[in-house]
Amino acid sequence: MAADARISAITARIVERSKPTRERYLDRLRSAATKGAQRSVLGCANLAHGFAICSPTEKDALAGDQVPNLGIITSYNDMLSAHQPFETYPAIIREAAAEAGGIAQVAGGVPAMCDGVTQGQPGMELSLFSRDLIAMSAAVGLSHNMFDAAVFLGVCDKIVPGLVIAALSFGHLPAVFIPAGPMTSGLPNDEKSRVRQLYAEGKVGRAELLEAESKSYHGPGTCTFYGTANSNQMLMEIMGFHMPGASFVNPGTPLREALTREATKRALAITAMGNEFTPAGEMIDERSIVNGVVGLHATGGSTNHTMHIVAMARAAGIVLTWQDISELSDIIPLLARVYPNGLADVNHFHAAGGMGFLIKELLKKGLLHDDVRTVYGQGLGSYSIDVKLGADGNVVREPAPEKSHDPKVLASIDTPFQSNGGLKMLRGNIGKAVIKISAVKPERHIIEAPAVIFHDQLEMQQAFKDGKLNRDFVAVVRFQGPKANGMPELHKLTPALGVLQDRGFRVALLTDGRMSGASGKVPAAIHVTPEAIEGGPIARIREGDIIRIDAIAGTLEVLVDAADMAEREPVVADLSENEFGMGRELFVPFRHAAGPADQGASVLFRH
Ligand SMILES: O=C(O)[C@H](O)[C@@H](O)[C@H](O)[C@H](O)COP(=O)(O)O
Ligand code: SF4
Repeated sequence: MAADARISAITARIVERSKPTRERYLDRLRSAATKGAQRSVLGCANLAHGFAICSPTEKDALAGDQVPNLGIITSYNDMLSAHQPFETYPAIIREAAAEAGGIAQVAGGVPAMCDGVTQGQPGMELSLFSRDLIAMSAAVGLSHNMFDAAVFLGVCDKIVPGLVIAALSFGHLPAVFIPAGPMTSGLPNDEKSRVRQLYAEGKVGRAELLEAESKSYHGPGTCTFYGTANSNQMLMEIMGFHMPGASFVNPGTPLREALTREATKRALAITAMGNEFTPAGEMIDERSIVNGVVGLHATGGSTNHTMHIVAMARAAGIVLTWQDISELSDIIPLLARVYPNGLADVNHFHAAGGMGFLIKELLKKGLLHDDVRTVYGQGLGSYSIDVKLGADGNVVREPAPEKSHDPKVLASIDTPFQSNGGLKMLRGNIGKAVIKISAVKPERHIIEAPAVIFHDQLEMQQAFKDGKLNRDFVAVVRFQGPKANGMPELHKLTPALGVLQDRGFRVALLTDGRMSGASGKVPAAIHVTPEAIEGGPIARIREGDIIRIDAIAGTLEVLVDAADMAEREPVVADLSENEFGMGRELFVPFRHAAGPADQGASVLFRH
């Protein structure tokens, strides 16, 4: 089925806008691709170094140009529960590659930050920059040029976006993303948040809080809320970087391992040495990017992707704007209710029919481009499946269920949870911003209240503890943008704002910083651009100014006369505390080079 005319029109507009950069990108990609083995361009010494630790058989195979070599980029560490399972993947991948007559080598590792560990801590000020650092680190591994395809082992927030930027920068190579899967369900996310609010009110102590948190985050795998990490898995599947059905199978299960082995063999099958050559930079085009944005809206995905997907697209020469994202939001219905957009977790989503059902439903109405290339072959329709383990221990795919197994978690296209998508763009005399409406009750989609100004999230938390915030207000937390302090997530403000909202106050957050993909219930206009340190209007707002956030009209305003605003000098903040400590002194170049949030907040690209 052809895509809906409105979707096609937005895609055509992106194609037109991207022509100059996309054509240059494809020219470079095609000149980098080789007909035979990539390593054939290396000299003997280069090659000898490249396979020095291989077995004699592997050396013979690599010395000739007949056997494809697979580069593994891994983001394994023990800090991210989601990445810990990757410790054993290289051995599995090497074995599967050998079974397929290929070879696999770890090309390199990349850093991976757990935003849960650094949330509310100084380390969070490195988080956004780590995305581009991950892309650069993966490039170091792939620059050995020993490889005919690459597999990328990553799950969480900045890691998958960084790896996609790298995969597209090496777009002459096929790229397959191999996930580790979600943690099994523990303490429900809403119960965890309830205990946090009790702690914020001083009604329970650290022991009770730690017990609740530990029951929620309890083992290997991705945290089960629908934050940035699980939005990444959805994106990798709907954009065709995953094998169909790979996203939400738990780690340590036979099906998980079978999917890893299958992905390895598929990566070796789509190199330039076979007859299904699928270079990543040709596979991913404007339709794949639009499909990714559609998936974000249909599932209530993370606000962080209003930056990450813009940066990922740009890595392939594709210029995606917030206007594109906003217009798609008006077309795409919300089909999933996974925390913070509901009470379910990603295991429930998968059990209800998961990605296969979601893709089937969206394709039914032409709300996805079906005519796309994927690592699995041509057409997104082949992702409308349910994945199981066959009797022989291999992956079996059956058609996705006709009906959702849990309509309260995963709706059909005819009975969506809301007629528009989870993410909305805001514009007005404060600049541009993003708001996640899928997690906010309709009666709070418009907030008009006096500004209370903070230059640090700890200041707001202290004001709450001191009982100074029991009223209607908009917390203006500024100097949190990329150039100021690395644009940290301010998710630690959620419990206090949640308590005040539950007490009946009309509250909202306005910031040039970010929130977690797991942030929800409180209306938050985030990623305000231009940021305060650049003298944006947010730096001209004064205590008591009336702020109006209207997620229905898509407006963001300070209700002050334009002439008065123009006369105001933007305030300046003392950011000396943010320049040192926890490695922040090493990221000065990143703070200086970072672009605006609506262009991906990247040090690598601008529109
Ligand atoms: O964007 C995201 O999804 C978040 O960065 C997420 O990865 C982070 O870990 C949250 O902080 C977890 O939520 P809690 O902090 O509520 O545990
Ligand atoms: S989802 Fe967030 S908290 Fe969980 S492992 Fe990934 S980065 Fe850490």
